[in-house]
Amino acid sequence: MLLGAVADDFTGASDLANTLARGGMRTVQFVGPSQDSAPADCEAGVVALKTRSIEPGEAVRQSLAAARWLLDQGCRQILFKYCSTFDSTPAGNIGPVAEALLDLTGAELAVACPAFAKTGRRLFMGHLFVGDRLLSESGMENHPLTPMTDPDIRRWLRRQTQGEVGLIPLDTVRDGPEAVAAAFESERRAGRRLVVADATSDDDLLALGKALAGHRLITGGSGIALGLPDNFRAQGLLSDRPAELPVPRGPGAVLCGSCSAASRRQVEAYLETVPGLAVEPADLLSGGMSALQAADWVESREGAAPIVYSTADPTVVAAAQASFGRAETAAAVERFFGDLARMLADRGVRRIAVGGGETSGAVVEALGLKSLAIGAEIDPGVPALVAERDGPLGLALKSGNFGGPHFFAKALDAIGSP
Ligand SMILES: Nc1ncnc2c1ncn2[C@@H]1O[C@H](COP(=O)(O)OP(=O)(O)OP(=O)(O)O)[C@@H](O)[C@H]1O
Ligand SMILES: O=C(O)[C@@H](O)C(=O)CO
Repeated sequence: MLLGAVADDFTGASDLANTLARGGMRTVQFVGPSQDSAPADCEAGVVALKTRSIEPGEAVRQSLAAARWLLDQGCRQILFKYCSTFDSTPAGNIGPVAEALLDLTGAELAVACPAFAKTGRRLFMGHLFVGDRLLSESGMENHPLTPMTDPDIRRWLRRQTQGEVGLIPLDTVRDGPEAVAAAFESERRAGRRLVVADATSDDDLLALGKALAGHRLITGGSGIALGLPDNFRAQGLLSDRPAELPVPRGPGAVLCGSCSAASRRQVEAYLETVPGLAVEPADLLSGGMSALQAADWVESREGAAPIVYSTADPTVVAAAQASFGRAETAAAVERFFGDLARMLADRGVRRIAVGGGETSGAVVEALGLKSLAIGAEIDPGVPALVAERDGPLGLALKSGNFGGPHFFAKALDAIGSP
């Protein structure tokens, strides 16, 4: 293994795995920190954790365990993947995990770049935009777990770190990889160990990627990985042989626990032609709705690839959180989707499209999957995935805000056939 990544959620892991696989690296998404040895032909390994919204000390512990395993597999470079909308709270977990990984890898400095131009996440003068809005006006300020209320990534990250945070502005990035390398060097001399780098286009990300060739640690969204495969290719280290994957065949279902604006539109579009079951946290907590009831409902909709969703508007989410607590509500919803996915797979569902990073983590963990092979790209940032669970099981793990309006129908087609 040449490149090892630690991802703070499951959809983020498959987003990064998608970029690396498209770049020609033989990539495997691993589930959780402790694994046996990786397959010999794996060139990039992405360990999917569910550390985005947990207590910072535990996030650090799990991230270090994953990074140690990756280093044991021979990785020359570690990438800490977080969200392109920098999902975190003033307490973490991006800063604490990045600083712990700096110490582990012995790196003197690491870039911090959430930009992902293809999905509209652009960084200018350290400020993050989603489309034409600042992060803090993009809808992310209403996120159920990590409301992003400050678009200045330097300031937000500094609240989470021990050390100062630097900046490589866009002008320097546009001056090319040598100028970027010189800027990193001057930040290093100034003692800044985490350096936010601007990028508004794939060309910027490629220039940054080239400048990062010798870095032990990189942190960012999947965009920062765009240029990394070429660094290994230039050293003659890639086999450039694409993997062949089995095709999952069988019934499908959609599970959506994401409440993002994009997911709300996608759920609405899917419901135009397919039956749906809306679940509410209050019913899950009171026992009025259970995973077993939902599994029976899905099974009774034969052949329809129905959708089960908790997706709701921000006001509805806020009301549920006010009544039952933010963590308690999320835990109930995630447990429900995990249990439901396991029951559906046990009953023969072979294609599952999931909306939301935390929801995807709950689903993949409940299914007991150990690793996921990376297939074709469905929409930017979302690949088709194939796991082994009594035969091939097709999955799509969609980040909250990714995908076009008809993502779910497209995903079920891409991850196998009925
Ligand atoms: N109706 C609801 N009320 C309150 N909380 C909900 C509701 N539906 C889902 N949730 C919780 O909100 C969180 C949504 O997070 P999730 O990561 O799944 O989606 P997302 O944040 O849109 O996606 P991503 O992290 O990929 O951007 C989950 O913890 C989920 O359990
Ligand atoms: O970077 C992104 O936006 C996604 O891969 C993600 O992490 C959302 O959960």
